[in-house]
Amino acid sequence: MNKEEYFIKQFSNSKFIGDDGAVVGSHVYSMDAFFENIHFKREWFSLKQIAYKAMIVNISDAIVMNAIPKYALLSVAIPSTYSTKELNQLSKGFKKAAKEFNIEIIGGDTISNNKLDISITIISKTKNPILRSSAKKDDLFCYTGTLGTCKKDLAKLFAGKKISKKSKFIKPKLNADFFYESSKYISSALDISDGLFFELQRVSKASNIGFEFFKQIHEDIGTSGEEYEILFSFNKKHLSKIEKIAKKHKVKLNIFAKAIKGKYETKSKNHHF
Ligand SMILES: Nc1ncnc2c1ncn2[C@@H]1O[C@H](COP(=O)(O)OP(=O)(O)OP(=O)(O)O)[C@@H](O)[C@H]1O
Ligand SMILES: Cc1ncc(C[n+]2csc(CCOP(=O)(O)O)c2C)c(N)n1
Ligand SMILES: [Mg+2]
Repeated sequence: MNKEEYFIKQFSNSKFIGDDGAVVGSHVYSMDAFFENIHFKREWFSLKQIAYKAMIVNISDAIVMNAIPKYALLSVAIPSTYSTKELNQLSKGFKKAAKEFNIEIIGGDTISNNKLDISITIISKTKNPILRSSAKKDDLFCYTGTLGTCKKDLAKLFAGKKISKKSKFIKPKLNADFFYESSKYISSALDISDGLFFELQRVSKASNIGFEFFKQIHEDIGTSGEEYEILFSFNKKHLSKIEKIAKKHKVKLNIFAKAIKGKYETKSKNHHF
């Protein structure tokens, strides 16, 4: 058990812990941190891009729970050297994402620090939450979009090279409309923040299943983090309905495995501890 797992375990007497968000009645509560030098370097992004991505990675957790995000609480640590122009750029990024997803920013906290650190709580509503723990044996496993570019772009940034401002690493693309419409056919879901292999380990643990892979997945695909694509499972009888919805929303589906009895563990390390 790594230090992250050990620490989270100290709170695991709460039945709400263990998914992308906590389902309490018809509400989902989720929070994610977006910290300077952990999630971004200041020179890689504009302030507007930082605030926007901080919101999007949080909204992603609500979407994969099949919840509609409604409210956000923003906790922001800001260097005291920032000018009012910079503060405006930052607030513009938060507001852009909030407007796009019809979210109201209802509060938060602001402190001064030597770096820019953002934590966001999202409050969402759902009638039918989709959990990580509800994948069933024989379900098909699928991820949306293309994986790998975020890892490549992160390596470029670390090497001092520039990347396109359209890169998913700068501006993740969420598949909300596809997912909400398909949700009645989906048995489990989570977003790909730490890389496909690591997320598969999470579903394996939560749903008590293993995987039979249809083809080998290259390391560069399976270990690309911060993709914010959706990893989900479904009973194969729903395949054509899901494919039709994906086509309508121009979402690429990669069906790559079947759930079997067993357990999946990845050798690749996640970046946390
Ligand atoms: N400090 C903490 N206190 C209480 N619960 C925590 C804490 N950190 C994480 N958890 C809970 O542990 C579970 C796993 O958290 P984790 O951050 O791995 O989720 P995630 O959203 O899938 O990951 P990511 O941060 O990559 O998006 C969640 O239910 C989360 O709410
Ligand atoms: C400066 C810097 N160093 C490393 C990375 C890579 N990185 C950070 S967090 C994360 C996974 C998701 O985060 P979390 O699990 O916290 O939601 C990844 C792949 C980065 N983006 N910036
Ligand atoms: Mg998550």
